[in-house]
Amino acid sequence: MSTFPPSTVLGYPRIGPRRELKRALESYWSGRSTRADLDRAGAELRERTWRRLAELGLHGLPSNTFSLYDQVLDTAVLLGAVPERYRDAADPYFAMARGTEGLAPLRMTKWFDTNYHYIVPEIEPGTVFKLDASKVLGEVREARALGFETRPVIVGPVTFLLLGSALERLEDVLGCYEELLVALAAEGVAWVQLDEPALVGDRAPEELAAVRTAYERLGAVPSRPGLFVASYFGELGESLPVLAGTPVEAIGLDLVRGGLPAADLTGKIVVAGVVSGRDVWRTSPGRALSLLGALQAAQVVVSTSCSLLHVPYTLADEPELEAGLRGRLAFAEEKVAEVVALAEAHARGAAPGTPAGTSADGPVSGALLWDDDEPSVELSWDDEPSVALLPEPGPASAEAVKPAGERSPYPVRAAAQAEHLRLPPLPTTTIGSFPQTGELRAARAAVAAGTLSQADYERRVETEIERVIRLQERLGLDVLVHGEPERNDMVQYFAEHLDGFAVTRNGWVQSYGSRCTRPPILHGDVSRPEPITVRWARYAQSLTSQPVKGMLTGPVTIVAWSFVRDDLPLRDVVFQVADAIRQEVRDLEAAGVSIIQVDEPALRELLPLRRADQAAYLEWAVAAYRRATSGAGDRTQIHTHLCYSDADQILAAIDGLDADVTTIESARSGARILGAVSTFGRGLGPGVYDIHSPRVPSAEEVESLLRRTLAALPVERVWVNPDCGLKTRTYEEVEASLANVVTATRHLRTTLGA
Ligand code: MET
Ligand SMILES: [Zn+2]
Repeated sequence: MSTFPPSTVLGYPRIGPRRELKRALESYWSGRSTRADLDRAGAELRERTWRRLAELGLHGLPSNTFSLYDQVLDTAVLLGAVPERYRDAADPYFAMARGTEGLAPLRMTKWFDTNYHYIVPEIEPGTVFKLDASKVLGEVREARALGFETRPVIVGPVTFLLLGSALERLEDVLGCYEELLVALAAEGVAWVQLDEPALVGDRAPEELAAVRTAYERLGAVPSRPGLFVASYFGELGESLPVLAGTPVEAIGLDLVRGGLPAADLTGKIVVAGVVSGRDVWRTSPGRALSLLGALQAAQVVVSTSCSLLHVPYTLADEPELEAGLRGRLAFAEEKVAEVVALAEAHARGAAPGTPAGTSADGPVSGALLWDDDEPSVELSWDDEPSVALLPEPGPASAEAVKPAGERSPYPVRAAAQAEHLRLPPLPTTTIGSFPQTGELRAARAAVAAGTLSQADYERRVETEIERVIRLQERLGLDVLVHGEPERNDMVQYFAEHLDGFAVTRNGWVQSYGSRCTRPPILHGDVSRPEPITVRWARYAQSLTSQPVKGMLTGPVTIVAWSFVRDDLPLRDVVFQVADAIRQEVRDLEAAGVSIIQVDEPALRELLPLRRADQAAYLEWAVAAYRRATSGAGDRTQIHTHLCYSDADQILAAIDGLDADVTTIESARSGARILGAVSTFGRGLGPGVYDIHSPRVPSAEEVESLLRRTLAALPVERVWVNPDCGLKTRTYEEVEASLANVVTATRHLRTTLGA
C-alpha cells in the first residue's frame, strides 16, 4: 500500500467563490442555459479548486467533493438507488432533488449537526442497487488530465444506509462498493475516502456489526485502492475499536471535537483533523502540533476535522473586516495553508510551542499565517476588550438560565387570545417571508454602494410590505405577515442590528442545492442597541385590520447559523442573544402587535450527536427560548416555527417551548410528523405546501393533507400554513399555491359545518 500524502482536506466548498454554481444551476433550471453549459461551469469550478489547493501546497487532493446538488444524492445515483418514478423525468437527478410538475422531490433534511441539507435516500425493499461510477471516475480522469492525482470521496456504506434507514440492505450495497473499488484500482487510483460521519453517534451492537462486516468485506477486495475511512463531527467512541479491527489502512479522526484515540492505531495511518472545518477561527499551532506529536500511528497525516464545505472560501474577499477580528480568522483557503504549514512543522519534528513559521532552514510556507506578533500558543482572547467585558451581572448567571415563567398556563392564555383575535377555525397563515424580488436585492446593494439613500430604500421596503399585505388580503388569509422584505436573511439581518456580530461580504456557505447563507461572525458580547423590527411591524399593521404577525428569529437559531466565539460556553452566548430577543418581543407587544412568531428552525441542529449530551442541551435551549418569549402578556399569541430537521427527535423540547402555536414543515416530509405531534396540547400548523419545490400543489392535494391532519389532531388546534417561508419562490408560484391553500381550507370549513 502506498503512503498517504502528508497533508489533505476532507472536502472543499463547491458553490464557487462568487456563487458561480448557484448562477449556473438557476439558469439551467429556468431553461436559460443547457445541461452542457451547467457541466462546463462545474468543470471550471473543479479545476479552480484543484489548482488552488495545489498552489497552496496541499499534497492530497480530494475529488468527487464537487456536487451539482448534494453528495448524498450523488451516492444514491452512484449505487443506482433512483426510485422508479423519477426514471422517466427529463432530468432524473434534479427531479429527485427539486421535484417536477407532477412529481414531488425526495425528502431533505440536515446533515448531522450542520445547516447543510442533504437529500434523504429512498430505499425500498425492492430497490435494486447497481453501480454507476461515471461521476466518480469522470472526476478522477478530469483531474488527471489537468495533472492532478486525486482521492475520490464517497459517502460510506454504513452512513448511507443509516441515512436511508435501510441498514438491512448492507449486503446488497456492499456489492456495489466492491465493484467500485475494483474500478478505481483499474483506473490507478491510490486512495479512496469513505465518509462515515454516522459513526460518531451512538451505535447499537447490530450497527457496529455492520461496520465490521462492511470494512472487512471491502478490505478483502484483492485489487483495490487504499481505504481511508473518514469520521467527523465528533469522536468515534465505540466505533473506533471496531473500525481499527478491520483491514482499512487509514482512519480519519476529528481532533477538534474529539480527543486522542483510545484504541491502538499503531498499525494504521491516522488522518488527523486538527484544523476545524466547522468554524472560522485560526488554529492554535501549539495545540495542533502537540496533538499531532502525541498520536501513535504508522503515519500521521495533517487534515481538517471535516470537509471545508461548511466555511466560506477566503478572507481575501473580505477587505472590510475589522483588522483585529480578521487577525483571528481563517476561511477555507487560510485553513488549507494552516494544514500545509502544520504538516511541514510536524515533519520537522517541531515540538509543541515551537514558533511556527520559523525553522533552521528559513521560513516555511505557513509563515504568512502566523506572523511575528502572533503567539504560537493557543490564542487567548482574554486580552481582547471586545469579548472580555461581560455586562454585569454576567448573562451566564444562574438567574439568567431560569425560565422567566411569567405567562399564565396555556388554557388561560388561549382564552385571552381567542377573545382578542377572533380567528375562524383552521386559521390560515404563512411562515413569514414572501418572495424576495430582484429589485429589492438590487436596492440593498445600491444602498451599500452609496447610490441609493437609506430613505429611498426604506420607501421601497414599505411599498413591498404594502403589496404583500394587499396580496394576502386578496387571497383571504387570516393572519398576515409583512413579508420580511427588509431582510437579506433571517439571521444576518438580526446580526447586523445587534452588537457583538460582524457580517461578511462574500462569506457564502452552501445550505442546500443552490442556496447559500452568509453566517455572521459572533465575536463579542451581544446586545441590542435599539429596536430592530418594530417599525416594519407597526407599518404593516397600520395597513390592515387583519392581525399581522411580528417576526423574529430565535436565540438558538441565531447562534446556530453564525460562527460563534468559542471562549464562552455556547449556552451563555445563546442566553445573551435571548435577552436581546426578549427586549424585541416586549417592544413589539408595546407597539400593538398581537401575534409574535419566534422562529427556531435550528433547534434540532445543535442537538449533540451523542445521547448522553442531549438532555443538558435541550434543557438550556428550551430555557433560552422561554426567556426570549415569556415577557409577552397572555393576550399576545406566541408562534414558533421549525422545519427540515427531523423534529421527531426533539418533540418533548418543541412542546417545552410552550409556544401557543407551532408551525412545522410536514408536506415535504410526507406528513410523517403528524402522529408524533398529535400529543402537543396547543396550536399546531403542519405545513400543507412544500415550498422547496417549484410545484404548485392543487387544492385537492392540500385538502387531502388537511384531512390527514384532522384525523390526527382536534380541529380547534389546527392551523393551515406552508412548510416554511416563501422567499425562495416566485410570486407566481406563491399566489397560485396560497390560493389553493385558502380554497381547500374554506371547502373543508364548510364540510365541517364550521
Ligand atoms: C428556515 S425558517 C424560515 C422562517 C422565516 N420566518 C421565513 O419565513 O423565511
Ligand atoms: Zn422554515
